Amino acid sequence: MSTPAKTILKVSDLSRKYREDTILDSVSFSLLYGEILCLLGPSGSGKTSLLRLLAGLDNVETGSVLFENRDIRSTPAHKRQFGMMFQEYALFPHKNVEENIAFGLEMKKMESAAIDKQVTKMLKLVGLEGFGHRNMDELSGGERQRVALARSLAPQPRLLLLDEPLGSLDRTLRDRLTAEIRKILKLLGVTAIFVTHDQHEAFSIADKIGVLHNGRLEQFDRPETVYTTPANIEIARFLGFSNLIRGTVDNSGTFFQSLSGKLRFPVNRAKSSFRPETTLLIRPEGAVFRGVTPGSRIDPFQLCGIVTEKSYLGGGYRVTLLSEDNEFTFTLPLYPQPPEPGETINLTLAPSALVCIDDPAGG
Ligand SMILES: Nc1ncnc2c1ncn2[C@@H]1O[C@H](COP(=O)(O)OP(=O)(O)OP(=O)(O)O)[C@@H](O)[C@H]1O
Repeated sequence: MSTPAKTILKVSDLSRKYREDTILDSVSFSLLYGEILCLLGPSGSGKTSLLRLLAGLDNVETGSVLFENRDIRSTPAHKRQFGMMFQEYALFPHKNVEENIAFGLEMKKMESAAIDKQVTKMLKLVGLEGFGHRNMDELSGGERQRVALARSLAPQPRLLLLDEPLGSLDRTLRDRLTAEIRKILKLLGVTAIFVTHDQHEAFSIADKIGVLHNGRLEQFDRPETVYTTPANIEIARFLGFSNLIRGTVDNSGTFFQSLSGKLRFPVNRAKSSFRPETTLLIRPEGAVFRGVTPGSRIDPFQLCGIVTEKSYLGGGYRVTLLSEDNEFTFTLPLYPQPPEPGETINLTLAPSALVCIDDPAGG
């Protein structure tokens, strides 16, 4: 029988104000040993502020932070033994690669033989063997980020905090380094908190995602759960979903669009919901193109409409459909041949692509 995973970090009711503005509002979550948490949210949502409180770079005014069951609120940053990969802690331009990686080890007053051994290990880990004597201006952007990662991992931190570490890199390099960082952190078993406003990056690196909005932690879940069932409409919009329609669900589990009532679909709504009002999210990848002959609506999951736009995405097409005065966007695969603008088409929606988002405020 496997032993249950243990909690390494427990944050409870953490709040922070700057003058009258509430920057963090009663944030609570727990993290297990070895987990990678991604804090995701729009600009100004409080991601960096939360990371700074955890790092000890800012004082906790309200709430508690337990690390390995110990209250660390009064432990100074340098005594927490957390690694940091922040933009503001840039690499030292006058030191070479080895010297940069060795920095934290020298601060710990390690013996030079042990430092050399650890630096060699880190260079190998981040794929920079043979780069030890290079200067910073002899490295590409991606190589510099690898040095920064090696520098923050070298002292074997108890928790690694990363704030937009790949922010300055282009998309392709970001994707590659995100995968590499995850592999390295998992190999070492390091617990990490990674801040980003890039959902693509968050989904590919995280074990857990915390979505911040206006200082509140609005959802804390596995990436698949956040993507398939966003907790509210703001999160759905932040994740880029636009097929959102207001309506009500009747006792038999049928969704009716508000006002017109023209669109209706069977939905699988959470048993706990007691209000009939909801917002239906139709996930963009959940449609199958059935052809251009408009037929009678026998299939309850059928959606008929006119294609108004089509754009090529590389691995598929983005198609905009006008249906009963609603504009929907779907991603369709390359095959079968997708429809053309102007055509009236039928799509069949996967039942799991229809998600009811119950907004307590009523949307
Ligand atoms: N020292 C400070 N004094 C006053 N306001 C601050 C201070 N630091 C942050 N804020 C405010 O707190 C809010 C949250 O900032 P924070 O940097 O945590 O957001 P973020 O989610 O990390 O944003 P971004 O993605 O743009 O980095 C912002 O409105 C910001 O202006």
